[in-house]
Amino acid sequence: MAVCVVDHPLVRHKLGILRMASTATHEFRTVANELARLLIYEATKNFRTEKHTVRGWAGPVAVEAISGKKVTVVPILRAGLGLMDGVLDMIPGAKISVVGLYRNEATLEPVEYYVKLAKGLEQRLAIILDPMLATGGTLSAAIGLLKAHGCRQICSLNLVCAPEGIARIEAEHPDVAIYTAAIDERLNENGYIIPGLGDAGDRIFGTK
Ligand SMILES: O=P(O)(O)OC[C@H]1O[C@H](OP(=O)(O)OP(=O)(O)O)[C@H](O)[C@@H]1O
Ligand SMILES: O=c1cc[nH]c(=O)[nH]1
Ligand SMILES: [Mg+2]
Repeated sequence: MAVCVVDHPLVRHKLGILRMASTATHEFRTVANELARLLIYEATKNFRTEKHTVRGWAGPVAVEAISGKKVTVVPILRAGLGLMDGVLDMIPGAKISVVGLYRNEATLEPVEYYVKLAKGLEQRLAIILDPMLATGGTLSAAIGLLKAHGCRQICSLNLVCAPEGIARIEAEHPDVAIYTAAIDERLNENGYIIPGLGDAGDRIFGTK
């Protein structure tokens, strides 16, 4: 499985802002979307382009256009919505597939509560969005759901990952690439990433 830690000064700087406990909701939202733009830039690096000629201001000019890539972005409710606008800024034509999963606080198991997927998943690259990959239970469940609906190309954008979550996805879904800003130290006894960001959903939605 490919895990890509997007190592760039802008990524490290913006992640530092999210890590600060004093960062307020509106700034957290803004910076999370900025990071999503930087991660999607890397995640789309291997998209193929086709050359063609257009009429430019000084006559015909050779240009390139992305060739026939069908994409669905898959925000995992709630926190994944906090990355969606940034990704759609870069891929405005993407269809949106919404997956509602929350993690049971006692068992840490994912609980599904809403699913609405784009049509034609067999032909689409699915880009899953969730700021946090902790135990990996939620991401594994989302990938399993997409595969059960015929999706064969899947990657995941996660701002922060725990080594435990990466190991789980590696074992259960080795075909899925992960693009992240950081792999942190560990999970604590409540399944939160250390140092992490805290509860990303609460920080994005202001529900702390
Ligand atoms: O890797 P895991 O151990 O499964 O944990 C990660 C999940 O937990 C958080 O969601 P949460 O359950 O807090 O839901 P929310 O987005 O509604 O806050 C986070 O956004 C992930 O979806
Ligand atoms: O650290 C964590 C783990 C799961 N969910 C979060 O929002 N943060
Ligand atoms: Mg949450």
